Amino acid sequence: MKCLTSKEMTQIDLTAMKDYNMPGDMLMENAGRSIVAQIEPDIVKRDQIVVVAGPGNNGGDGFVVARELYNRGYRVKLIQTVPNEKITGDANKHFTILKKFGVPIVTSMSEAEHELKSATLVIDALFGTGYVGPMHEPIQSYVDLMNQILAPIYSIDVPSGVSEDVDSMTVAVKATKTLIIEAPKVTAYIETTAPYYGEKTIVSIGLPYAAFHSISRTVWLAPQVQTSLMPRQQFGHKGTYGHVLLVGGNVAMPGAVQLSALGAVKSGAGLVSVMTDEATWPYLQLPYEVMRTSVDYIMNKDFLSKYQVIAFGMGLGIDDQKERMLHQLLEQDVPLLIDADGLTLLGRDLRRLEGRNSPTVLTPHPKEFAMLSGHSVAAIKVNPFSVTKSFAKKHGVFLILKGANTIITSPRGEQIVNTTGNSGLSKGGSGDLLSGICSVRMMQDKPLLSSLANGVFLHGAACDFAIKQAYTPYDVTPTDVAGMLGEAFRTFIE
Ligand SMILES: NC(=O)C1=CN([C@@H]2O[C@H](COP(=O)(O)OP(=O)(O)OC[C@H]3O[C@@H](n4cnc5c(N)ncnc54)[C@H](OP(=O)(O)O)[C@@H]3O)[C@@H](O)[C@H]2O)[C@@H](O)CC1
Ligand SMILES: [K+]
Repeated sequence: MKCLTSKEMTQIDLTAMKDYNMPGDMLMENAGRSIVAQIEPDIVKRDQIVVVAGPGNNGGDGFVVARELYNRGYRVKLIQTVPNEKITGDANKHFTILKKFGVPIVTSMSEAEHELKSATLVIDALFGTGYVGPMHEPIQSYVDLMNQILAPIYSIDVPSGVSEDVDSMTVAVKATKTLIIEAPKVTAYIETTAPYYGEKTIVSIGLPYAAFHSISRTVWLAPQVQTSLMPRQQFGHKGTYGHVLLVGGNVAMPGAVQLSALGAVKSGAGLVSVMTDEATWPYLQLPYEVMRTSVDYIMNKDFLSKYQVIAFGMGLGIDDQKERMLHQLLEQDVPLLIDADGLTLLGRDLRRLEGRNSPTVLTPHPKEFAMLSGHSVAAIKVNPFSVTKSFAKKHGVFLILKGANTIITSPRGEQIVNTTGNSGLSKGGSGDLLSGICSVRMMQDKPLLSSLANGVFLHGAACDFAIKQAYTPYDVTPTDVAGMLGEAFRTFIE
């Protein structure tokens, strides 16, 4: 499933109309009918349904919904928020039909307030992808009224008032559920706008799939993992699945590399090795399956060439010697994942990324990405897709920006957004576990972008299983999440 900006969605609507001869009023009819099909299981005939319609095509979808529900015998009222002359084009065609059907229309604010207060379901069809902030009166008052009532609100396509240009956002509808047309918009995954959506449901209106091909932003779901996860092979051996080296840990933070090792062991690695300094070994309790390697080998290029992936930085600590280790690894022709303290060391001189022959994967959380990119954390949170894309392209890296909806970006700017996981992952150690999981998937799944997305998906899915089966977001630990990786993998083999 693709994920789009409003501009891209508008372009696809235009392509459908121009290149595929799909009339706009037909698409609107399809949208309205698909939405009614989603709403109908949630309503009964005595419900009082109020549709709040704006001036554009989103309002047009609302006209179809109001007419269709009315025609099926439901009690429906339409709140018209703009004068007749503002309703034009396809929306006006459906407005005319709606009036012929005799759907009751409310135009005054006082009546609208009364209707909204007695509604049992409100359909928000004020604005969709064509909204540009800020919001003005009287529309703002309608939104304020909607946000005060207790009845559920179902928004059509986008909660009205939500915009990619977060700085221009004033008020927006807080939806109970959003019935997203055809494909989710980026605002559904951005921290500042996602909470307005409530529950998300996709409704198809028959737009041609081929029109979405040029969109290089994908929502990663189980079918994508299913097709890209390397199958276990009957005649495979440990060499088939790769040998990963995890470089990290120090006396103060030995647990980080332990969790990475646990993640790697539980994610299908052929062999897992850990490299740390002498002083740290006594504090490590590694899984039995993990091999130990001395930091002295970091200078030995031939020795390092036996690893298919090296992950660097989890609980490593920061000093000049560690920085030299990073520089040595950056010169090694091996896929390299850099996390945590490794990112801080890399941030001292990003030019070190230049000229690498093998892929480099960076796994920052927003604060680490702020340090690397020079953007503020706030700017990253409102614009995560564009800031990560330009950074990944500029530095030729794969980037995993960790968050509630982790975004994975390739050096070419292709992007994947993850939807698994829950607040139980917002804990120290979750990132270390993820590094271990991703390093292993990097050795097995193709292409590399998909392998990283699979790692992120499985990490989140394991925590979702943990919450469903035994734990809560309060008590679940990264170790518990590792224990649930089997449940996540099982989804793809049964
Ligand atoms: N064929 C299609 O394209 C299909 C589209 N579909 C549906 O259409 C939606 C997109 O429709 P859209 O492009 O008409 O935009 P929409 O969100 O209704 O708003 C635009 C209107 O709002 C106005 N307006 C904007 N900002 C404002 C503000 N701050 N304050 C006040 N007014 C403001 C703006 O006025 P203008 O700026 O033009 O004067 C214009 O009148 C999409 O989300 C989906 O639901 C489906 O039916 C499938 C087929
Ligand atoms: K809407």
